[in-house]
Amino acid sequence: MTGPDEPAALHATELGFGYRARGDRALRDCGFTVPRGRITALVGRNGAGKSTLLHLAGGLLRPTHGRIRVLGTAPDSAGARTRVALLTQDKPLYPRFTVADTLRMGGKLNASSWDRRVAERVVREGGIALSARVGELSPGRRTRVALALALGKRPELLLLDEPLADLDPVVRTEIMATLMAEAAERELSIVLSSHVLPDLEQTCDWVLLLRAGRVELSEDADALREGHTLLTGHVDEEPALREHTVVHRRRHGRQLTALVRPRGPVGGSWHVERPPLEEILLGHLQDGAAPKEAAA
Ligand SMILES: Nc1ncnc2c1ncn2[C@@H]1O[C@H](COP(=O)(O)OP(=O)(O)OP(=O)(O)O)[C@@H](O)[C@H]1O
Repeated sequence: MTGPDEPAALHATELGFGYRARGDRALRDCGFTVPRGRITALVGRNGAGKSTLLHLAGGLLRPTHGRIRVLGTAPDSAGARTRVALLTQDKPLYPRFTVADTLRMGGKLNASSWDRRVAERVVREGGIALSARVGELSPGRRTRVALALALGKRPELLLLDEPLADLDPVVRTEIMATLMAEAAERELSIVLSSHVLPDLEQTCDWVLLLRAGRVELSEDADALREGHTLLTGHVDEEPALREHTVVHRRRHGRQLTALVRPRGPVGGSWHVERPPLEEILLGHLQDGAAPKEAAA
């Protein structure tokens, strides 16, 4: 885990970014710290700014406001380039290369840190032949090859932009297990954006939640679980909720279910449950107005 003086995996202050084509900003006033050694779930609705944030952390974009540091250094510094790996959604791979050619290229591009055994193991665990041509692999298998390239670089920080989106549930589980094993073996920090909330429940121990370009949560996952309560009761009990922070509420007839952050003991005759992380994230994502694009 992170020592008190060790630089954070990610640290942002007043971070903002606007694409030229857009009048408003994709990210604004983002201030957060993600400690090292964590597996972080980066969540948010479509268009919330997750990819933009990962591209800034990976040095592919530069902030238009504020700043972001990765492992204590600027994302476009030479140090960050060797210590940070970013796997983007488009997973740029040469379709005509074989898997072996692709890994050889990874070795040449990352000569100082390349670990061929790790890269080949990740490929082999997916049942992919080194002689297979990348362009002929299924999208899920291409994802695995891209992940092998990223892990073979032996990064200290791995940034993954929706790596699981095109994978079947079995492969998703396998890839998460590979990531967890790598993270446990050598203090790898991972930031993983995903819409598949159940996958995050068992794997992630930090949550970074974006809403419409702003950071709504940057918190330890267990602290989030302990800090939220799911209440079910009669709608007449609703006034008692005023003393607490209600993240989300829904009614079924006369029954009210509310996800709350209690500010003290919860009075009344509520049925009280400790919600799973998935429910907490869903509550925060549902709360408030829909993102602009969804509303449009
Ligand atoms: N290249 C671009 N040019 C202009 N606007 C862009 C560009 N890429 C993203 N945006 C806009 O920036 C905002 C944030 O987009 P981003 O892709 O970072 O969100 P996201 O949370 O990753 O979304 P999703 O879950 O759909 O992948 C959106 O409003 C999007 O339309």
